[in-house]
Amino acid sequence: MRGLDRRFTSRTVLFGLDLDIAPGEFVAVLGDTGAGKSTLLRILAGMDRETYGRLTLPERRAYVFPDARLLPWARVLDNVILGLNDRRRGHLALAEVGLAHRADAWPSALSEEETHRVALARAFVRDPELLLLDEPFRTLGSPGRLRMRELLRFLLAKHRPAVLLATQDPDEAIDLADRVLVLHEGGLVPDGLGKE
Ligand SMILES: Nc1ncnc2c1ncn2[C@@H]1O[C@H](COP(=O)(O)OP(=O)(O)OP(=O)(O)O)[C@@H](O)[C@H]1O
Repeated sequence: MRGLDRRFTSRTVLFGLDLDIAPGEFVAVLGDTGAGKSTLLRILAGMDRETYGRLTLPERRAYVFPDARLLPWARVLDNVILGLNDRRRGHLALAEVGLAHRADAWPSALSEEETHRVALARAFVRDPELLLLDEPFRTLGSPGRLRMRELLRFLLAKHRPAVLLATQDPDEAIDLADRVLVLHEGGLVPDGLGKE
Protein backbone atom coordinates (compact mmCIF):
# COMPACT_ATOMS: atom_id res chain seq x y z
CA MET A 1 0.00 0.00 0.00
CA ARG A 2 1.45 3.36 -1.02
CA GLY A 3 -0.09 6.73 -0.34
CA LEU A 4 -3.58 5.35 0.25
CA ASP A 5 -6.27 7.99 0.81
CA ARG A 6 -9.96 7.51 1.50
CA ARG A 7 -12.09 10.63 1.52
CA PHE A 8 -15.76 10.83 2.31
CA THR A 9 -17.60 14.03 1.41
CA SER A 10 -17.15 15.62 4.80
CA ARG A 11 -13.71 14.30 5.82
CA THR A 12 -10.57 12.37 4.88
CA VAL A 13 -10.53 9.17 6.97
CA LEU A 14 -7.29 7.61 5.66
CA PHE A 15 -4.45 9.84 4.61
CA GLY A 16 -1.34 8.77 2.68
CA LEU A 17 -1.04 5.31 4.23
CA ASP A 18 2.01 3.18 3.42
CA LEU A 19 2.02 -0.45 4.56
CA ASP A 20 3.76 -3.68 3.61
CA ILE A 21 2.74 -7.01 5.10
CA ALA A 22 5.06 -9.94 4.47
CA PRO A 23 3.70 -13.41 3.66
CA GLY A 24 2.73 -15.04 6.95
CA GLU A 25 3.17 -11.83 8.96
CA PHE A 26 0.53 -10.80 11.53
CA VAL A 27 -0.05 -7.04 11.75
CA ALA A 28 -2.55 -5.51 14.18
CA VAL A 29 -4.06 -2.05 13.71
CA LEU A 30 -5.23 -0.43 16.92
CA GLY A 31 -7.63 2.48 16.82
CA ASP A 32 -10.52 4.10 18.64
CA THR A 33 -14.08 3.96 17.41
CA GLY A 34 -14.28 5.87 14.14
CA ALA A 35 -10.53 5.87 13.52
CA GLY A 36 -11.03 4.21 10.15
CA LYS A 37 -10.10 0.58 10.84
CA SER A 38 -13.13 -0.90 9.08
CA THR A 39 -12.68 1.53 6.21
CA LEU A 40 -9.11 0.26 5.75
CA LEU A 41 -10.08 -3.42 5.91
CA ARG A 42 -13.01 -2.98 3.55
CA ILE A 43 -10.65 -1.43 0.99
CA LEU A 44 -8.23 -4.36 1.31
CA ALA A 45 -11.12 -6.81 0.98
CA GLY A 46 -12.11 -5.16 -2.31
CA MET A 47 -15.45 -3.90 -0.97
CA ASP A 48 -14.55 -0.23 -1.45
CA ARG A 49 -12.73 1.00 -4.54
CA GLU A 50 -13.23 4.74 -4.10
CA THR A 51 -9.63 5.28 -3.08
CA TYR A 52 -6.51 7.13 -4.17
CA GLY A 53 -3.05 5.57 -3.99
CA ARG A 54 -1.50 2.26 -4.93
CA LEU A 55 -2.44 -1.18 -3.69
CA THR A 56 -0.94 -4.56 -4.53
CA LEU A 57 -3.05 -7.35 -3.13
CA PRO A 58 -2.92 -11.13 -3.25
CA GLU A 59 -5.79 -12.79 -5.02
CA ARG A 60 -7.04 -15.00 -2.20
CA ARG A 61 -8.34 -12.77 0.58
CA ALA A 62 -10.84 -13.45 3.33
CA TYR A 63 -12.66 -10.98 5.55
CA VAL A 64 -14.17 -11.75 8.96
CA PHE A 65 -16.84 -9.28 10.09
CA PRO A 66 -17.17 -8.12 13.72
CA ASP A 67 -20.53 -9.87 14.13
CA ALA A 68 -19.57 -13.02 12.13
CA ARG A 69 -22.54 -12.32 9.81
CA LEU A 70 -23.79 -15.75 8.73
CA LEU A 71 -26.65 -16.05 6.25
CA PRO A 72 -29.64 -17.10 8.39
CA TRP A 73 -31.35 -19.00 5.57
CA ALA A 74 -28.36 -21.25 4.79
CA ARG A 75 -27.18 -24.19 6.90
CA VAL A 76 -23.77 -24.01 8.54
CA LEU A 77 -21.95 -26.00 5.82
CA ASP A 78 -23.52 -23.86 3.08
CA ASN A 79 -22.41 -20.72 4.90
CA VAL A 80 -18.86 -22.05 5.00
CA ILE A 81 -18.67 -22.96 1.31
CA LEU A 82 -20.53 -19.89 0.06
CA GLY A 83 -19.27 -19.28 -3.48
CA LEU A 84 -16.93 -22.30 -3.36
CA ASN A 85 -19.27 -25.23 -3.79
CA ASP A 86 -16.83 -27.75 -2.33
CA ARG A 87 -18.58 -29.73 0.39
CA ARG A 88 -15.54 -31.87 1.21
CA ARG A 89 -13.39 -28.83 1.94
CA GLY A 90 -16.26 -27.32 3.91
CA HIS A 91 -16.46 -30.38 6.16
CA LEU A 92 -12.68 -30.27 6.71
CA ALA A 93 -12.83 -26.56 7.58
CA LEU A 94 -15.63 -27.19 10.08
CA ALA A 95 -13.65 -30.04 11.66
CA GLU A 96 -10.70 -27.64 12.11
CA VAL A 97 -12.82 -25.30 14.20
CA GLY A 98 -14.32 -28.18 16.22
CA LEU A 99 -17.74 -28.04 14.58
CA ALA A 100 -17.87 -31.13 12.34
CA HIS A 101 -21.12 -32.11 14.09
CA ARG A 102 -22.84 -28.77 13.28
CA ALA A 103 -22.63 -28.91 9.45
CA ASP A 104 -26.41 -29.29 9.04
CA ALA A 105 -27.43 -26.85 11.78
CA TRP A 106 -29.08 -23.52 11.08
CA PRO A 107 -27.15 -20.41 12.20
CA SER A 108 -29.96 -19.54 14.65
CA ALA A 109 -29.26 -22.78 16.55
CA LEU A 110 -25.62 -21.88 17.20
CA SER A 111 -24.18 -20.29 20.30
CA GLU A 112 -22.40 -16.97 19.88
CA GLU A 113 -19.00 -18.67 20.07
CA GLU A 114 -20.00 -21.36 17.57
CA THR A 115 -21.09 -18.59 15.20
CA HIS A 116 -17.63 -17.04 15.39
CA ARG A 117 -16.03 -20.45 14.84
CA VAL A 118 -18.09 -20.87 11.67
CA ALA A 119 -16.99 -17.42 10.50
CA LEU A 120 -13.36 -18.51 10.91
CA ALA A 121 -14.07 -21.76 9.03
CA ARG A 122 -15.61 -19.70 6.20
CA ALA A 123 -12.45 -17.59 6.06
CA PHE A 124 -9.88 -20.40 6.26
CA VAL A 125 -11.67 -22.73 3.81
CA ARG A 126 -10.60 -20.24 1.12
CA ASP A 127 -6.94 -20.77 2.11
CA PRO A 128 -6.38 -17.01 2.10
CA GLU A 129 -3.03 -15.40 1.41
CA LEU A 130 -4.34 -12.34 3.27
CA LEU A 131 -6.78 -12.68 6.17
CA LEU A 132 -8.60 -9.52 7.27
CA LEU A 133 -10.03 -9.67 10.79
CA ASP A 134 -12.31 -6.78 11.73
CA GLU A 135 -12.64 -6.88 15.54
CA PRO A 136 -13.61 -10.53 15.09
CA PHE A 137 -14.35 -11.43 18.72
CA ARG A 138 -15.68 -8.09 19.94
CA THR A 139 -19.09 -9.46 20.93
CA LEU A 140 -17.75 -12.38 23.01
CA GLY A 141 -17.05 -12.39 26.75
CA SER A 142 -13.47 -12.84 27.99
CA PRO A 143 -13.41 -16.68 28.26
CA GLY A 144 -14.81 -17.00 24.75
CA ARG A 145 -12.32 -14.45 23.41
CA LEU A 146 -9.41 -16.37 24.90
CA ARG A 147 -10.64 -19.66 23.42
CA MET A 148 -11.02 -17.98 20.03
CA ARG A 149 -7.49 -16.59 20.24
CA GLU A 150 -6.20 -20.11 20.84
CA LEU A 151 -8.22 -21.42 17.90
CA LEU A 152 -6.95 -18.58 15.72
CA ARG A 153 -3.33 -19.37 16.66
CA PHE A 154 -3.92 -23.03 15.71
CA LEU A 155 -5.44 -22.08 12.35
CA LEU A 156 -2.67 -19.57 11.60
CA ALA A 157 0.06 -22.10 12.36
CA LYS A 158 -1.60 -24.50 9.94
CA HIS A 159 -2.48 -22.14 7.07
CA ARG A 160 0.09 -19.32 7.49
CA PRO A 161 -1.75 -16.42 5.81
CA ALA A 162 -0.64 -12.83 6.22
CA VAL A 163 -3.06 -11.20 8.67
CA LEU A 164 -4.34 -7.69 9.27
CA LEU A 165 -6.33 -7.47 12.50
CA ALA A 166 -8.34 -4.36 13.41
CA THR A 167 -8.96 -4.06 17.11
CA GLN A 168 -9.56 -1.61 19.95
CA ASP A 169 -8.00 -4.01 22.44
CA PRO A 170 -4.25 -3.45 23.01
CA ASP A 171 -3.90 -6.78 24.87
CA GLU A 172 -5.33 -8.68 21.92
CA ALA A 173 -3.08 -6.79 19.49
CA ILE A 174 0.10 -7.36 21.48
CA ASP A 175 -0.77 -10.97 22.29
CA LEU A 176 -1.45 -12.00 18.70
CA ALA A 177 0.52 -9.77 16.38
CA ASP A 178 4.13 -9.67 15.18
CA ARG A 179 3.74 -5.91 14.69
CA VAL A 180 1.27 -3.40 16.12
CA LEU A 181 0.36 -0.13 14.42
CA VAL A 182 -1.93 2.64 15.60
CA LEU A 183 -4.41 4.31 13.26
CA HIS A 184 -4.76 7.88 14.43
CA GLU A 185 -5.99 11.00 12.62
CA GLY A 186 -5.82 9.18 9.31
CA GLY A 187 -2.23 7.96 9.67
CA LEU A 188 -0.58 4.66 10.64
CA VAL A 189 2.19 4.84 13.24
CA PRO A 190 4.11 2.10 15.10
CA ASP A 191 2.87 1.75 18.69
CA GLY A 192 6.27 1.13 20.20
CA LEU A 193 4.98 -1.89 22.13
CA GLY A 194 5.18 -4.54 19.40
CA LYS A 195 7.57 -7.47 19.25
CA GLU A 196 9.82 -6.12 16.48
N1 LIG B 1 -19.74 5.32 3.57
C1 LIG B 1 -19.35 6.31 4.40
N2 LIG B 1 -19.72 7.59 4.19
C2 LIG B 1 -19.32 8.59 4.99
N3 LIG B 1 -18.54 8.41 6.09
C3 LIG B 1 -18.15 7.16 6.35
C4 LIG B 1 -18.52 6.03 5.54
N4 LIG B 1 -17.96 4.89 6.06
C5 LIG B 1 -17.27 5.30 7.16
N5 LIG B 1 -17.39 6.63 7.32
C6 LIG B 1 -16.77 7.44 8.39
O1 LIG B 1 -15.40 7.08 8.44
C7 LIG B 1 -14.96 7.10 9.79
C8 LIG B 1 -14.27 5.80 10.10
O2 LIG B 1 -15.23 4.74 10.18
P1 LIG B 1 -14.80 3.22 10.44
O3 LIG B 1 -16.05 2.43 10.50
O4 LIG B 1 -13.78 2.84 9.44
O5 LIG B 1 -14.13 3.33 11.88
P2 LIG B 1 -13.61 2.16 12.81
O6 LIG B 1 -12.24 2.54 13.24
O7 LIG B 1 -13.77 0.85 12.13
O8 LIG B 1 -14.60 2.25 14.05
P3 LIG B 1 -15.25 1.04 14.92
O9 LIG B 1 -14.15 0.55 15.80
O10 LIG B 1 -16.33 1.75 15.68
O11 LIG B 1 -15.77 0.03 13.96
C9 LIG B 1 -16.18 7.40 10.65
O12 LIG B 1 -16.19 8.75 10.99
C10 LIG B 1 -17.32 7.07 9.74
O13 LIG B 1 -18.45 7.85 10.06
